[in-house]
Amino acid sequence: MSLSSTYARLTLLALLSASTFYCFYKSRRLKLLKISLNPKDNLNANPISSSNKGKLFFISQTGTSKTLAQRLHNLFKLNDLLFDLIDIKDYEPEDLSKETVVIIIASTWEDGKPPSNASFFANWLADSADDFRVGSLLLSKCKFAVFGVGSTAYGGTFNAVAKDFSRRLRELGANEIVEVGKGDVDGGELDGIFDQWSGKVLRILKGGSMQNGLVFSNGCTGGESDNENIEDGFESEDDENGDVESGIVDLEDIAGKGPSRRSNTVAEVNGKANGQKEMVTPVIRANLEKQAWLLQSSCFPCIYLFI
Ligand SMILES: Cc1cc2nc3c(=O)[nH]c(=O)nc-3n(C[C@H](O)[C@H](O)[C@H](O)COP(=O)(O)O)c2cc1C
Repeated sequence: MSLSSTYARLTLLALLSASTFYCFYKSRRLKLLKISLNPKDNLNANPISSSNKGKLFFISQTGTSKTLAQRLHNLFKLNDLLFDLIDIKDYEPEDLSKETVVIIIASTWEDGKPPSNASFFANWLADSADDFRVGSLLLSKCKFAVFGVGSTAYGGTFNAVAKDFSRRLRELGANEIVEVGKGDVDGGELDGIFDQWSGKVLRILKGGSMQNGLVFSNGCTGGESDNENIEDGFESEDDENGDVESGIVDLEDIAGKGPSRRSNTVAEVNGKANGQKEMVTPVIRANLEKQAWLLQSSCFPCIYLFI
């Protein structure tokens, strides 16, 4: 081997070492970097979503689901569980990734579809779950339960919306704490089935666990035992004022978020404005860049092998 080729190889090796070092340094910095949320965004933020309370959503056209949701909300209050009761049409679905507990009471209408005022939310869930760039960890911090209000008279589409929401939320990484409740307005027993389902949800939120479909309770009002603290990540009456949101977000946490109703992109992604889908939203871009970088770093050892 000639001297010049040895020098060339050494120079190449030095260059690669330097760039590898630089890349590792950059990657470490990226990991440590916390970005402050833009104060302007905070001003525009939906006040409902800014709290760390659980969210109790209803999707209703003629009021049945809304009434049940109000009943559940009262039951939660009696048990010191703080929930925001929200009509789904007033909620920005991109905030879902911040939620820790989500309960949904949803009715099904014609052709197994939700009422029209919930179609934005339903489309957002479906689009996000089907989008491989969004990822199945988007809602991994979220526990949820869904109760459907429908009618067996509609056969195959009985409670289709509730079942679909449950599937979509699971696809996005959320943890279902109680199996979908299936209320039947025509077959009777709606109240009984709802109360049974509510009881299960309540016991789980109060710290009970679930095994083989059975809930093991740690106690709740109206039940056998005392009030215990509920699960991690969820706010109770006692610590409502204790925790102030830090206002910082880890880059890794926001990677993969879906479309938003706030920005112009949102309407495009959901086909609301002009029916055209945005291929890469800023957050998806961040996610893709991160993945590309990881791929690149993992390939460096291969380059050395070729030298
Ligand atoms: C026109 C019409 C279509 C419906 N389609 C379905 C359906 O496909 N599947 C189902 O489970 N229930 C269906 N239902 C039953 C509704 O879900 C039921 O009336 C429910 O109480 C409505 O809840 P809401 O008052 O909260 O909107 C339908 C009801 C109507 C009036």
